[in-house]
Amino acid sequence: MGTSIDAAHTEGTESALSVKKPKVVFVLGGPGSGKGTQCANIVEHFGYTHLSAGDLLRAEINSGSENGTMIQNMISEGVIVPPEVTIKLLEKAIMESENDKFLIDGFPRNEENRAMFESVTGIVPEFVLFFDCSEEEMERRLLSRNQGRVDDNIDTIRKRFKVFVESSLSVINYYNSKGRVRKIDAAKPVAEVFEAVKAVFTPVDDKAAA
Ligand SMILES: Nc1ncnc2c1ncn2[C@@H]1O[C@H](COP(=O)(O)OP(=O)(O)OP(=O)(O)O)[C@@H](O)[C@H]1O
Ligand SMILES: Nc1ccn([C@@H]2O[C@H](COP(=O)(O)O)[C@@H](O)[C@H]2O)c(=O)n1
Ligand SMILES: [Mg+2]
Repeated sequence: MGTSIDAAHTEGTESALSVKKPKVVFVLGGPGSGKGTQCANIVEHFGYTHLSAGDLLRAEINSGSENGTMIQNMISEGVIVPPEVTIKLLEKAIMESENDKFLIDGFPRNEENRAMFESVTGIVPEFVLFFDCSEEEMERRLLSRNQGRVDDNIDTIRKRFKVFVESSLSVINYYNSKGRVRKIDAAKPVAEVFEAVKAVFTPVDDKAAA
């Protein structure tokens, strides 16, 4: 019996993730809203493992994978890679980790991502951290990020904003209707945003004792 996602699709068997049952928080927000920056702080303070779907896809390109050229072209155009590719990378990263709690950053990016992840893994996120920020501020941040990303140019940034509005917001709305979204004002300075993030991650009991 296979336990990989490929096997789960073809044989109708359980994904390895549905056996491990990790605790998952989805971290969503527009391009440049500060997801990666805040995830680094959360890892340091709350012991999660950070998995950025975008970083996993970029690592897949650099690994010389047969999907590399397709992923590279899609990232350069700011469009969303087929869900089976991204989910397989997430599954592998989670299974290779000894941790049991994960921040999944930049996923699910559309309804297809969300539905396939839930049906294959059976995992429902604890909650969705949503970084809310204006396009004007996000554009300013991305144009000065200077990390050499092929998609940090004005043409692709505008395409990414369009994809976010047309495909990703519906995922946030879906989880909001289930009472699972924790919305953060991400337009503030990094330290202030993290204060709001901390309040979300600090257990209710700890807040009462503080
Ligand atoms: N609150 C903030 N105020 C000002 N600059 C910020 C803030 N948060 C992050 N930045 C800067 O903005 C840029 C984008 O941040 P980051 O990479 O964390 O965003 P992201 O949401 O992960 O973007 P992407 O979706 O493109 O991966 C970085 O250069 C980061 O240093
Ligand atoms: N679920 C996802 C996540 C990302 N992508 C592609 O990667 C690009 C960069 O993502 P970041 O989160 O690092 O900004 C994104 O624009 C997509 O092309 C994806 O396809 N699916
Ligand atoms: Mg990022």
